[in-house]
Amino acid sequence: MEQNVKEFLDKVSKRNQNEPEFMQAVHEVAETIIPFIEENKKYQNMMLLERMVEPERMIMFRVPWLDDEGNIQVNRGFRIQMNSAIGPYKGGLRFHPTVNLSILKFLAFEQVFKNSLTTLPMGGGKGGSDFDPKGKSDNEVMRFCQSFMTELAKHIGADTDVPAGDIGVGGREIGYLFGQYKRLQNEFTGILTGKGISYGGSLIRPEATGYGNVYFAQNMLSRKGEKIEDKTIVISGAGNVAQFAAEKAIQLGAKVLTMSDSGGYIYDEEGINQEKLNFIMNLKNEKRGRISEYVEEYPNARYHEGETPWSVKCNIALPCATQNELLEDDARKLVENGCMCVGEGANMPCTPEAVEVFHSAKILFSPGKASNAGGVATSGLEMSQNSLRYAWTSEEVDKKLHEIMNNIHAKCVEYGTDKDGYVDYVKGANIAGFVKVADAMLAQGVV
Ligand SMILES: NC(=O)C1=CN([C@@H]2O[C@H](COP(=O)(O)OP(=O)(O)OC[C@H]3O[C@@H](n4cnc5c(N)ncnc54)[C@H](O)[C@@H]3O)[C@@H](O)[C@H]2O)C=CC1
Ligand SMILES: O=C(O)CCC(=O)C(=O)O
Repeated sequence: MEQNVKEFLDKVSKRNQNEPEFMQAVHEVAETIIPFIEENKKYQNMMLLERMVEPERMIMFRVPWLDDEGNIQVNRGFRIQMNSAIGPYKGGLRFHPTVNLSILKFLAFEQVFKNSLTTLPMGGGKGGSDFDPKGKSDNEVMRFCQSFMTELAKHIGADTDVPAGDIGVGGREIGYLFGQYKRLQNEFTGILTGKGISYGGSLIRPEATGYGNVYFAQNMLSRKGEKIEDKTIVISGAGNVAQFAAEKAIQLGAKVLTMSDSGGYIYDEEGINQEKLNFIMNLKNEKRGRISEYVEEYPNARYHEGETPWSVKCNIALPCATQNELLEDDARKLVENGCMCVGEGANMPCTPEAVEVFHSAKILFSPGKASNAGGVATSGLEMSQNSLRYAWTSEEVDKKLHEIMNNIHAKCVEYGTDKDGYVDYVKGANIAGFVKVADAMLAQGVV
């Protein structure tokens, strides 16, 4: 590693001890951005990266709530307001027992670059709680959301900070959070995205992250003269991103072989078609069941308890569950099995060692900050529609989403093409994302 990258990382890690996920995200950015700054005088001596790794504001708060037995429960709430150089803070809320400062800071940091790549005016933020929605009744989730928003409402606003969903926060939670904000502030305004269509949501927002990931993969494949049609695809996760990545892949004629949850994965050799996917959507979104139940409905499929799907032979892999879910050995297995393209739907699902394997093998690899940016981009379009007091059709939103994903791909190629013609999408996404934020920071002085 270059000496100045090492010195920079040493300094950041001293100030952010016991934050491995945050340091992992910073490390990946520093390796590409520090050499870029060294080649570009206008970005030198302004402490840009040093300022970017320091959140503008971090809010932590107590979230007390009553469970169905009348017991008092206490969780911890967070909002990281990372960078507002190019717009109001924007990024999701995660409700999961593993949530801590390190995870939310890595997500907020990634969000700054991702939101910049969309070309829409959104800064970066992220938040959430260690609350576990699994096994909770609707009423418990509602009481938790109301308590969480009672504090969060003091820190957000349509022109200040606009949260949305992430793991464990879907349409149900956004509805409860929005209802409480409106009651507290007596104001009907676009303070959250991912809202229901009946109260200011955008068509295609639920689909956008998964669809966008597949659009990005199409772009990468088409540079190689390849198509997604007839390709075999391995997907991890069975939540929002995984479901709609699968749906778009099926619509485009690919064969989806796997989906998973934290218990294990299902492998359906015949392919998961739209009817089977509808079963999974109902299972996960309404019944809130486990992916293992798939094989009770479709007995030709197999359930692999406690395993991830990366040993299944495929042309394309779309990790859509969570961070660090695809390890070095998994990456080797994928490459050995002839996988030609890996598109991150989740945030940072591949470890740095796994990414290194993909880069060394020169296969197509896109980082989440580029290939899952369709979700936040469509949140940006929801904000635009809220400001306009207007709603675009599905076709209009999907067309804009498609254009944004094509444009992000083009930017990655512009900044990430190596001398031998291989596109390093990590480098491309980092530099393209950095330039816009850095220019705005330079214009705004030392703030
Ligand atoms: N929802 C969105 O619009 C966006 C989400 N993302 C990222 O996509 C990923 C998935 O998010 P969503 O689909 O929204 O969440 P979700 O809550 O709808 O689904 C999460 C899925 O991941 C699985 N999962 C969680 N922890 C796991 C573990 N330890 N091992 C295996 N599987 C696990 C869950 O079982 C579930 O299937 C996350 O990394 C999130 O940050 C990224 C961009 C936008
Ligand atoms: O739609 C949003 O604002 C946030 C989406 C998100 O959390 C992400 O891109 O990771």
